[in-house]
Amino acid sequence: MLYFVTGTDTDSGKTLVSAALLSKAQGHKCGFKPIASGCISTDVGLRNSDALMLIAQSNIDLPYQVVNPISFEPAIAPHIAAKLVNRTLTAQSVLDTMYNPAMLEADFALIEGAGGWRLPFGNGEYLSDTVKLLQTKLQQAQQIQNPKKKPKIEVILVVGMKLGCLNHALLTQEVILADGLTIAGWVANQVDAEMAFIDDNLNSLQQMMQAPFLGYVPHLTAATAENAAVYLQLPQ
Ligand SMILES: Nc1ncnc2c1ncn2[C@@H]1O[C@H](COP(=O)(O)OP(=O)(O)OP(=O)(O)O)[C@@H](O)[C@H]1O
Ligand SMILES: C[C@H](N)[C@H](N)CCCCCC(=O)O
Ligand SMILES: [Mg+2]
Repeated sequence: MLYFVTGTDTDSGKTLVSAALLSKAQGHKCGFKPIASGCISTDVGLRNSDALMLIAQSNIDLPYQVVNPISFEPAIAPHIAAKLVNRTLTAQSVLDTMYNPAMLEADFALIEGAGGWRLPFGNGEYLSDTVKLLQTKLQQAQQIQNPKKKPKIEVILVVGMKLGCLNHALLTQEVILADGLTIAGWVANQVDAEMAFIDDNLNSLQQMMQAPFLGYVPHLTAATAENAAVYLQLPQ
């Protein structure tokens, strides 16, 4: 199964939750970070900590460029970073660049987004359009190869628990569903250690979210994949 991991915002915990889910998954597994802004320059090219964290939890050996094909040094909105190096991002070009057969061959694969669901490409398109194109591509491939198989990409939504997240979670849920994607599950991830009335906020979300609840990750002293994994279940 292939999942696209989105969040209510940048810094909502997509990487932590993605790495944790990968650490729990059985069989052949891999994670992808197609677009990364906020990379360091190394002897072997740009490297991004999200991509490296996903690689650390993957057991399919993929070249770095396959995991993270689009990388920008500044930690800014990707379409703005792209413009600085005379590049453009479109829904189709991002799909073409990121698509790899390992996404389908793995027992468990996930693609971490960048920012939130409506990450703009600056041309009227969004990263969510790439996910829609990928869904269509998978459906078409399956109709040819095995008409009985179901569409294979679903979304996991990470809610970064902090004041304001209720609105962000509901808006994100609403638009993912309106875009025709299925939400395989959502995670409440406490990014704000001090969030007041966390239980009440969690209860409110549990009543309003329409997808399966995959778990509540408290604010961790050491935010590692293994520590977060304890609190999560894999989507069914
Ligand atoms: N439950 C948590 N407890 C403690 N720290 C956390 C928790 N969740 C996330 N963090 C920390 O918050 C920061 C942002 O988390 P993370 O990198 O997973 O967010 P993201 O949604 O992937 O961000 P981006 O949009 O940059 O990809 C990281 O430093 C991470 O270690
Ligand atoms: C640099 C940061 N950590 C992410 N990689 C990019 C977040 C882009 C957010 C764009 C936006 O919606 O305003
Ligand atoms: Mg991340």
